[in-house]
Amino acid sequence: MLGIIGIGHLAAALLAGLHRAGFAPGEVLLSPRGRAAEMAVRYGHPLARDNADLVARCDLVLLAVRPAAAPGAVAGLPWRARQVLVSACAGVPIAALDTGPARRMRIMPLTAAEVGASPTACFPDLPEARRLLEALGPVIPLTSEAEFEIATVSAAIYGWAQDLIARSAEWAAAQGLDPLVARRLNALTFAAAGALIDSKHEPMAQMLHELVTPGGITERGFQILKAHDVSAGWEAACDAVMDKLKGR
Ligand SMILES: O=C(O)[C@@H]1CCC=N1
Repeated sequence: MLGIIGIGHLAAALLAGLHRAGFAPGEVLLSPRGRAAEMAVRYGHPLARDNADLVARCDLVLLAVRPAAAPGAVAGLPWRARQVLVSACAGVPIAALDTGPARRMRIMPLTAAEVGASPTACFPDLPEARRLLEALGPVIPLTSEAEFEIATVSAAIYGWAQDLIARSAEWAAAQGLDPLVARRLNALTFAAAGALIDSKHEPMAQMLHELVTPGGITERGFQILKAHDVSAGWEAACDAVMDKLKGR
C-alpha cells in the first residue's frame, strides 16, 4: 500500500493524478492531518490513525510535508527493511531523513501531476516507486543527489512559467481579447514551445534561429527583453534558488 504523509496542495495534486491513473481507494492510505479528510471523502482513501500507524501498514511512503517539517515527520516511526520513503520535500537531503533500515529516495513532482503531465525528477530511481511516478507523468531519473538538486530548480521555473503565462494573458485581455481565449492561447503557446523542443534533437539555438524572422516581431521583442537584461535576471533567479536549496 502507498501511504502519504503531508496532505497539502502538492499531495492533493498527486492524489488527483493517482486517481486519474487508476489507483484504487484501497491502495492509498492518508496521514490524518491537513486536507486528509477532504481527500478521503473525494477519493475514498482510508485515513491512518497517525504516522506510525501509516508506516506500519505501507511499503511505500510518500512524504509531502513542508521541507522544514520533513526530518521531524519521519524520525521515530516504525520503519522496516524493504520499505521505501519517497520524499517530495524540496531541498531536504536524503541524509536528513532518518528512516532506519528503510530505503530513501527524492522526487520533485509538479502540480501538473493532477493531469498526468508532471516531469518528475527522481534520485535514486528505485523500481518500487516506478508505478507511482509513472502515474504522475514522464519520469526523469538523475544519477546523483547533486544532479537532483539542480533539477529541483525546475520546480521554481514551473512557477515562473505560470507567471509568464498569466502576464501574457492579462496583457492580451487588456488589449481586448476575451480573457478565457487569452488564457487558453497563452497556456497552449508555452506548452507548444516545450512540446516541440522535447520532440527534437537539433540544437535549441538553431531551432530559435529558424523561428526568428530577421526584422520580424520576435526579434523586435527580443531587443526589448535584452535591453532589460531579462536573461541575466533569469539566471540570477536560478542561482538564488540553488543557493536556497543548498542552505536547507
Ligand atoms: O516554492 C517552493 O519552495 C516549493 C517547491 C517548488 C514549489 N513550491
